[in-house]
Amino acid sequence: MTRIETVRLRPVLDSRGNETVEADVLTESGGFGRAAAPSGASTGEYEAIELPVDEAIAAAREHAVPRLEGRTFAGDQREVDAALEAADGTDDFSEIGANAAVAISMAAAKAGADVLGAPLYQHLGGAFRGRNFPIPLGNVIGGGEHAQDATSIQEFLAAPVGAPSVRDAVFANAAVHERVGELLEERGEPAAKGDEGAWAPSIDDAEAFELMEEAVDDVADEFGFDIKFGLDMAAAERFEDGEYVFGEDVRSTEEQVGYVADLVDEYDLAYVEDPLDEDAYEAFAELTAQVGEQTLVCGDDLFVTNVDRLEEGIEVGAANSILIKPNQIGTLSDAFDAIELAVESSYTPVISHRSGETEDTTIAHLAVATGAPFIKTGTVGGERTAKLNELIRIADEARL
Ligand SMILES: C=C(OP(=O)(O)O)C(=O)O
Ligand SMILES: [Mg+2]
Repeated sequence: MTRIETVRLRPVLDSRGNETVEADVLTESGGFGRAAAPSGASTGEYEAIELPVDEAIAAAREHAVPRLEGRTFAGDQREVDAALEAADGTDDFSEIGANAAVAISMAAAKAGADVLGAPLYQHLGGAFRGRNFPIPLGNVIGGGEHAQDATSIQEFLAAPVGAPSVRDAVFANAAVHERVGELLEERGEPAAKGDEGAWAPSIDDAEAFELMEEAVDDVADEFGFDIKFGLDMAAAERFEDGEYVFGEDVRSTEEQVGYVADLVDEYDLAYVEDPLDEDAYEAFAELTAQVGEQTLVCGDDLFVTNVDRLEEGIEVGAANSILIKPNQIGTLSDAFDAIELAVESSYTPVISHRSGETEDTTIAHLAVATGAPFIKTGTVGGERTAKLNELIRIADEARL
């Protein structure tokens, strides 16, 4: 019996040291689920609204909890998420906060899985899931909104596309991270780490490309499989008065399309996220027409896990991939809908963490549950390895 008996909400710490919402969901039969909301720094303009934590908790207690306790079944995710939407009454969760909504949505899913005695990925994805694992894209050099005085491009991501197992991929990414650290030391470039655990050296983007190329080649030789790399350019953060401003380089839209297409060719990039502004559907489409056969052109701030925005993109051929962040849209059901529409439309879904994270592992299960080919969840740092190690455990347990 998965009828929800109690929903508890509390502020807890996230990896940046900020408050975030944690939810506990208990069912009448003793099922239990706990989840915490992540939080972005380079947030898209069209994301669902994250409220200050105390406001989100107060509003969710007043409006959402009474619709859930004693009335909703944790095993029926659509019903839980519909109750959250009805309690909120807006189209962007500005009443109860997407942070409260997503924490409750994920905690309910875990409580449902607990009652069934099934792993979360199986509750969400069904008995036939657990055979395909996502390739982790690992942030190893970063700057942008995630670190001061570092690269202009937000993320340089290792992409171990030839890895024979998720465990090999996870360890390869960690090795690339380590190798970049060694190369920085050899060059006398002291480097702290950014919000996601990537190295955040005070170097320009061109030098970061050199380091990535050398590091992935070295680690590919050592591990014996193909490792490429990719980028999150988070270009909406760099779009000022119609121009793209990356450090000293200022480019028109046309120049930015050409620059990114050249990067894809020169470095054989596996992945390019948000290469253009969050409203630039047509420029995205132009770039995808040029390089869409060679690489994944992924919309994060462009689509914000939102089916309506994805539909607009599909119509014009804006991309061939979508980043999926459940807190951008507020519920697991809406995230699932975006993934399903993406897959139907031959867009590759990439399940993603946020720069502010907790030890929550829901996204690892979401990736396995939906058979997503990629997950972006960092390389090192406890809140990142929580997801990576969970993937390794799922791969192990799925075969017992
Ligand atoms: C993970 C990202 O960063 P944030 O959570 O700050 O949006 C991203 O932009 O893809
Ligand atoms: Mg992004």
